[in-house]
Amino acid sequence: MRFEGVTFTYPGTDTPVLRGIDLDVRPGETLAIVGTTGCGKTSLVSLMPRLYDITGGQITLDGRDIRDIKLGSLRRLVGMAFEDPTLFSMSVRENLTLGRRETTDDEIYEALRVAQAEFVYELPWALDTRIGEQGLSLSGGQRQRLALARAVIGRPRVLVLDDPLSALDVHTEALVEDALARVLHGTTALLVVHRPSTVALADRVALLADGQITAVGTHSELLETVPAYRAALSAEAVGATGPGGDVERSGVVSR
Ligand SMILES: Nc1ncnc2c1ncn2[C@@H]1O[C@H](COP(=O)(O)OP(=O)(O)OP(=O)(O)O)[C@@H](O)[C@H]1O
Repeated sequence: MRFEGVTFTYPGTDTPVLRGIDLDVRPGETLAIVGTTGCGKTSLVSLMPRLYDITGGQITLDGRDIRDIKLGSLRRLVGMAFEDPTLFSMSVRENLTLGRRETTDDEIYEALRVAQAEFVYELPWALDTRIGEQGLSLSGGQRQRLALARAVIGRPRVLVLDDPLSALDVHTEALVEDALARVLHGTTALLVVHRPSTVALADRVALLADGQITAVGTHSELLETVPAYRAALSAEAVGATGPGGDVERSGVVSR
């Protein structure tokens, strides 16, 4: 996955939020994106599955401009989970597969295991329980685990994860981290990091500051040589969700 001279301005705005982004993510490598609040991390990773189109430069996957890949095919190649996941008022199974016809039950079970989302088996109708009905509301952490399961289902070629652990309590975070580490092994991935502990899942880290990449290296290299990296990580630690983060939120979107 390669970003070359990528610039991005949100539609209807004048100021670019990303400028001159050059990144090379090797096949099977996990690259973490670290930076202080508002520096453009979520914007950067949302360009990969083309939630937005870049305004300059190029993003390629296996040498192919992602704009030349049919959107449906690209979205099958790229599994994604964003920080505040959208769930729809339909069954858990439908929320997980979102119209992918080829998903098998075994793939669903595996994804639920990876995301430590086995709580769905305890729901009144298990995978067939409709979310958002009969007073069923899920906690922030449960929603995040379902979104993660949705992202990893069928083991997509590329994963784009916008801090998939941020709403989890400390105990669940550790369990998901272990399972996720196994999934990320050998998968090309972009991982937005809000919590310093999540950095451990990455092979290398890119430091983003005010829309530009200012350093790329391993976590220990950057810790040693880039004071701004240490500062960004500790700023995120202060802003991170604590053990009480697994809070009740319904956040269900009706179709
Ligand atoms: N949909 C949008 N339209 C216009 N501007 C946006 C939109 N989403 C984000 N921005 C702006 O883009 C900039 C980068 O935001 P982004 O969410 O990418 O940063 P971030 O590093 O992920 O922040 P955080 O750590 O708080 O999640 C911010 O100035 C933000 O206000």
